[in-house]
Amino acid sequence: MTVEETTLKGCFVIKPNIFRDDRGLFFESFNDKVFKEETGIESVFVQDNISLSAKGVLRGLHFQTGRFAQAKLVSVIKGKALDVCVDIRKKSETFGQHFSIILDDIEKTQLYIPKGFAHGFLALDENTIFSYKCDNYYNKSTESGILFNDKTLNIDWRFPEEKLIVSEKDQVLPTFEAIVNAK
Ligand SMILES: Cc1cn([C@H]2C[C@H](O)[C@@H](COP(=O)(O)OP(=O)(O)O[C@H]3O[C@H](C)C(=O)[C@H](O)[C@H]3O)O2)c(=O)[nH]c1=O
Repeated sequence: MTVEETTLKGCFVIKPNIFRDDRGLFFESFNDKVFKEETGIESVFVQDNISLSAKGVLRGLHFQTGRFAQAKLVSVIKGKALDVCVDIRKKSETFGQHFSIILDDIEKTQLYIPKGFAHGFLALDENTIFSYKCDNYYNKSTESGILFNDKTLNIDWRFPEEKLIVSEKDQVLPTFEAIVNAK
């Protein structure tokens, strides 16, 4: 496994060792001991989520607030996705900056996103299966988010906006500015 911290402190790109043979392949999708050794993070994941998305589906940008904020370890089990996380930790030197990465079922790259980030992804293949571990439970009353095409964040989703499939809920998420002013 290789672990590399991104430009956003506490956010790590993790590349598992994949053992391939004539039967197929094997890899450890999560190993708490190695994770702690490599990232220094005492993870306590309590909930695993899986979503399946058609090509062009964009989910996000989402986050839970306050004591229900979630750190996530995200990966793609089948297909390909452009994954984006935004640093919304007000005291962070990289506040308002984002990191994007392609996650797919070939490299099986994972992204660890700490609490205090908004997260979203765009499915680049049909029936992309997205899987992630969370270190806090779902809490609907603390759900919030930022518009995927927020002008301040200016995220390049590398996909024609008219072809995106975005839920009604996500189409009316607040702007980054509204989130900043509300905090
Ligand atoms: C997130 C979540 C949702 N739900 C229920 C609530 C809705 O009835 C249904 C679909 O939820 P939603 O439309 O919020 O699903 P996504 O748009 O994939 O949301 C996720 O999208 C981005 C990428 C994230 O990082 C978040 O983890 C999460 O917000 O599942 C649950 O029961 N438990 C949960 O943990």
